[in-house]
Amino acid sequence: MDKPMFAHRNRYYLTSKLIFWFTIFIFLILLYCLRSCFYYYSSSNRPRHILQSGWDSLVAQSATPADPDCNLSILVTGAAGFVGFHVSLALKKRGDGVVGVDNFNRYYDPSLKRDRAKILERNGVFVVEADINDSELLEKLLSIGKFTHVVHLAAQAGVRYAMKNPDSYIHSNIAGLISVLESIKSANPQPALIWASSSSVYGLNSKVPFSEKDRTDQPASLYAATKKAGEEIAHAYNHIYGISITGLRFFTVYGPWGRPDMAYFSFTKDILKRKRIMIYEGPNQRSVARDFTYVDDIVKGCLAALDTAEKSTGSGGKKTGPAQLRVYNLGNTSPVMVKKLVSILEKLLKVEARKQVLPMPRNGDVMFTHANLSLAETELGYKPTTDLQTGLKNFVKWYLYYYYFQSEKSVM
Ligand SMILES: O=C(O)[C@H]1O[C@H](OP(=O)(O)OP(=O)(O)OC[C@H]2O[C@@H](n3ccc(=O)[nH]c3=O)[C@H](O)[C@@H]2O)[C@H](O)[C@@H](O)[C@@H]1O
Repeated sequence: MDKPMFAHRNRYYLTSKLIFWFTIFIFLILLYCLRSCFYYYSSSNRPRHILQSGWDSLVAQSATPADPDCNLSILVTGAAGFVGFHVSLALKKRGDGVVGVDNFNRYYDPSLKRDRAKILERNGVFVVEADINDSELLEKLLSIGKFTHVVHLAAQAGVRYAMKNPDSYIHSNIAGLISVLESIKSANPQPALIWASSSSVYGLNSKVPFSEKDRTDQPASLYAATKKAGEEIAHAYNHIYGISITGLRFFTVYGPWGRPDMAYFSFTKDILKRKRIMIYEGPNQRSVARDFTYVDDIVKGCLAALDTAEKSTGSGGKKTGPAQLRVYNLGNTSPVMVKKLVSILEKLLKVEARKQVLPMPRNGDVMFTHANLSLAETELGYKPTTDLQTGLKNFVKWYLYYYYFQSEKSVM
């Protein structure tokens, strides 16, 4: 008689224990969900388009050109980035409607990107905080804005960082570009695309100066390979869907509001802090050189590419005729040795650098770059006018003001 009683009590005990742990389990799941929701809705990282109600009317307003008969309406990806910021401001200043997109990632100090975005917003450019891989959002933006052009400058930049974080290059430069092209493909009317390729596509090419006709099948870094892949992807979308596409191969762009990961910027920071800087050199003490190009010249090239871009020929995802496909070098056609760059900075900063010369690491770097600008000059009227000395002077002036002298960051 005792045995079944005991078994019954034992089963009751086990069931209550099970119910207890099940309740705890459900409670923990609920707690996790609540915490995630709280984080999502309270975090400053929350996408801007969710943060602001009525953001779609802000997009429409920002996309509206001053004079619809002669101005353009442009979506700029990477608008809070270095080149994106300068291009967006220049477009807005001439009366074009401009909307920016940027994910404000942490590749370098996001507060610099926030400060650029503040200036854009003060100048009437609405910046949507979103990743270019959010194709749903891109499609929505294109349908609200009715953009004539997309200037696609969002990318994972930097040649050497690709060894640390290869996935970020695939995410932004391959998947992100496809997401942008897919959204353009579906838009009606299809905007024309102008996008940033890179001088790095020339890789190990040794024929100088680098011409658009030269081989680009020897990339020296994953970064270069993703930019080269981008050019091939652009070809396919132009061929199949009739999207008008212009790729711009930028040559080591520098200037005020620049990228802290680049040598001229990090050298300035370290020279001022009396920290040692590394200067790379090639085999047999060969100097490394770059065709450093000032950002204002690059902006002029971007605007000229926009103004000469023909309309896309696709509609409803189908091509109705051949569309324009172009690639241009945007450089300075005046390479300067990195040693010389350092000596200019020393003079401008009035501080002698603590230099250490090291063999160039095998991390994707190339010995030199040098742009042939004949094509850009003939077809875009592109003519760079800023030498490295003048450009660095402007950069140093901005750097000292931004990091040392201003109380409220409102420089421009
Ligand atoms: O134009 C391009 O194609 C590329 O230009 C730059 O890449 P890079 O030319 O390597 O520019 P920096 O990283 O500023 O390096 C400039 C030079 O300084 C040298 N360097 C860099 C860092 C350092 O500590 N020491 C040093 O000597 C590099 O070897 C290179 O020759 C950009 O970072 C890329 O995003 C861009 O696509």
